Amino acid sequence: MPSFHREFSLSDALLTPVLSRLESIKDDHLGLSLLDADLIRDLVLKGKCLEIHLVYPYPCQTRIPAIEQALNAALTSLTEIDAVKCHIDFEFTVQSSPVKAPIENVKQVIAVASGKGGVGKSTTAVNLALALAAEGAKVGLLDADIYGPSIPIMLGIPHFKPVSPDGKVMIPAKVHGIVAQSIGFIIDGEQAAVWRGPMAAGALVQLINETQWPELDYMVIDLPPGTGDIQLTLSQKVPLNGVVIVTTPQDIALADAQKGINMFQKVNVPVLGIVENMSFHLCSQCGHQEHPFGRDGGQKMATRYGLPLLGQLPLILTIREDMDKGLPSVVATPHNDIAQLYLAIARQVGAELALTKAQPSVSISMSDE
Ligand SMILES: Nc1ncnc2c1ncn2[C@@H]1O[C@H](COP(=O)(O)OP(=O)(O)OP(=O)(O)O)[C@@H](O)[C@H]1O
Repeated sequence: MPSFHREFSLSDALLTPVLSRLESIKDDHLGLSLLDADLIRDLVLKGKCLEIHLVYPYPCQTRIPAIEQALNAALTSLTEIDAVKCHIDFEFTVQSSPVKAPIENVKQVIAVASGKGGVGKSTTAVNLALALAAEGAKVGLLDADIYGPSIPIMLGIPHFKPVSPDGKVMIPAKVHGIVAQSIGFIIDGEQAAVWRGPMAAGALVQLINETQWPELDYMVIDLPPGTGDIQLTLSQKVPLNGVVIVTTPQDIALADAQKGINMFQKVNVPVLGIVENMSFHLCSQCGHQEHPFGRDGGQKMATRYGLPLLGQLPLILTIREDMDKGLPSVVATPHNDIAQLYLAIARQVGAELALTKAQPSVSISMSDE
C-alpha cells in the first residue's frame, strides 16, 4: 500500500498538530498509520467540531465506535477542537487477473483451503463469510466441497433447491445476510463421489459461472480438503485473489497444510494467512484450557512462511452445536468471544487482500487423461 499524503483544507496552524496525531494512530489490521494507509480523505472544521471522512479498504463496521473513540481521544486535546465527527465508508478494490475471466458482479474471491480433512475448514469458511457481512460487506459463499458439501446444513437450509427462471442461471440462496450456492443443493453426495478430479473441477467452474450472483464485495469459496486436481484446476480457472489456510496445531495437519501453502504459492495465489482451528480445548463448564492437538503449531508455521496468523479458535462445544443447528456462531451469538474472533479474522482477511497486489497468473497444463 503506498504511503500517501493528501491535501487537506485546514489552516496550517491546525493542520500540523492534527496530522501528527493522526500519524500516531495505527490501524492494527493494515499495520500502518491512518495517514500512511490513506484512510483519511477529508478534514473539515465546523466551529469546534472536526469532521473526518475515512475510507477503509476492508470491512470494519463493528469497529466504528472504537475508531471514533480513538480519534476523539487523540484530537480533542487540541484547544481548537472539542468534538470529532466521523463519516466512514468502505471501498473495496476490484482485483482482476490478466488471464482469468472475472466472475460477473464479484469484486474479490477468497478460497478457504486445508490440507487435511476434518480440521474445520467449512466451519471457518461459513463463519468468515458471515463475519465479512457483519463487518459491512456484500458476501457470497460457494460450497465447492464436492465430496462432502456441509454448508447447506451449516446454514440451516439442507433442503434448499435453487430455481432457474430462464433455465440458464440459478438464483443462489439468501440466508443470514449472505447469498450461498452449494454443489449439495444440486446433486447428491453419492453422485459426486465417483467423479474424478478434472470432472469435479469442471462441474464447480460451471456452478460458479451458472449462478446469478448479485453484486458482491467478496465471494468465499469452501474448497474440498487436499491439494489435488480440483484445487489446482480451480486456482487455474477461477480468479482467486487469495487463499486462507485452515489447520489444527497437530503435526499431521500442519504437514498437509504446508503442502497446500506450497501449492498455492506455486500457482501465484496469494496465501492471506493461517487460521489455527481447535488451538486448545475450552471446557464450556469450567473454562479450563488444554491442548489436545499440540501447541502453537499454526503460529510456528506462519512464522516459518512469513504469513499472518489470522486467528486461533478454541475447540469448544458451542461451535459444533451452533453449526449443527444451522446457526453459525457469528449469527447465533454475535457479541460473544467466539464471534469476536471470527470478526477479527474477517477484518484481517479483508486487510490482507487490500495489501496484496494482484499477482500475475501462471499457466499449468492439466489433462483429463
Ligand atoms: N473449533 C471447533 N470447535 C468445535 N467443533 C468444531 C470446531 N471447528 C469445527 N468443528 C466441528 O468439527 C466438524 C468438522 O468441521 P468441518 O466440517 O468444518 O471440517 P472440514 O475441514 O470442512 O471437513 P471436511 O474435510 O469434511 O471438508 C464439524 O462437526 C464442526 O462442527
